Amino acid sequence: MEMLTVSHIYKAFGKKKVLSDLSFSVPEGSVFGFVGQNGAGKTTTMKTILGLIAADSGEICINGESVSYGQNTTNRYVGFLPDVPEFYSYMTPKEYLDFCGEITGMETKKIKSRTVELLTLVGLENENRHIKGFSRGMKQRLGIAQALLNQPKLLICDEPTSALDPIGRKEILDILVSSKEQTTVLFSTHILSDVERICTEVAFINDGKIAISGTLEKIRNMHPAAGFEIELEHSEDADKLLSVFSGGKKLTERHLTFNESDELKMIEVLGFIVEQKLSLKKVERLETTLESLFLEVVGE
Ligand SMILES: Nc1ncnc2c1ncn2[C@@H]1O[C@H](COP(=O)(O)OP(=O)(O)OP(=O)(O)O)[C@@H](O)[C@H]1O
Repeated sequence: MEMLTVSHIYKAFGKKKVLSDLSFSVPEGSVFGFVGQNGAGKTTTMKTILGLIAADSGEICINGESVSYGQNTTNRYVGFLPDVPEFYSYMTPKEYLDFCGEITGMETKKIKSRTVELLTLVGLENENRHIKGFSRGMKQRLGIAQALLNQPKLLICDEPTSALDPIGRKEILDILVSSKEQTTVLFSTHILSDVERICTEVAFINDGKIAISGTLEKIRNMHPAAGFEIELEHSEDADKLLSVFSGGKKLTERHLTFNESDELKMIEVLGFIVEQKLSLKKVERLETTLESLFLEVVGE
């Protein structure tokens, strides 16, 4: 079942068209990476899903219910972490989650148990300082705990790792993977290695619409191996290979790359190396990375 479907959304701000026939769907239980360059329309899409921005046309459904602008009924299924979450900084994490539980009408017993469970999930269970002393990463972690408090079916995070160092990023990614046990996860990002690390599904937004989407496996299979690299001991041998085989390029004097996905070509080149007794240092098949695909999509 689809937890979220975004169908043919158009949105312009004045004359600026931001979303143009945007469609994608997020299956229940997935960790979905919504990828796009700065200004591609990721935040606009998320705010439209939350009913905070009115689409010009199109439809969005969360858990089978239609989202309408200004009405927040579908948000009972959603937990949201904005790119820069705001907190009452004089509170401790526990006080903050208790407060959030109270204002959303949760039972006291439930607040207690969820607070313990979630602070443990995000590694803040022993943190009794006020939020004002927190690092960005700690604030993001607390933001995820707050977003999960009401047991949402869908957790939406807007660029949760963008401003963090590698350790902070890893912590957030680990938490998102753990959250998968209790909710479907949709997060926006422009960091492709984060997507490769944890996502089961991905969609690339470009020019206001989805350029590629699907499971990581499907996307990789659509774009198989991208070629191979060969490193030789001697630069004359590299020149010899280039003069015999077309499609090669020099990376350095002794290091060549062939942008061929045809495996026979690699075997032919290796056969030639053996036959001519050239000294081979290294050979490596190049896989299509999300980064190379993304650059292809955005025309770089
Ligand atoms: N309220 C608004 N009025 C006018 N233009 C807007 C408004 N909100 C967003 N935009 C424009 O829409 C485009 C998409 O913005 P959006 O914030 O959705 O992109 P994004 O993909 O989230 O980018 P970033 O990664 O930089 O946050 C940008 O050109 C932005 O300037």
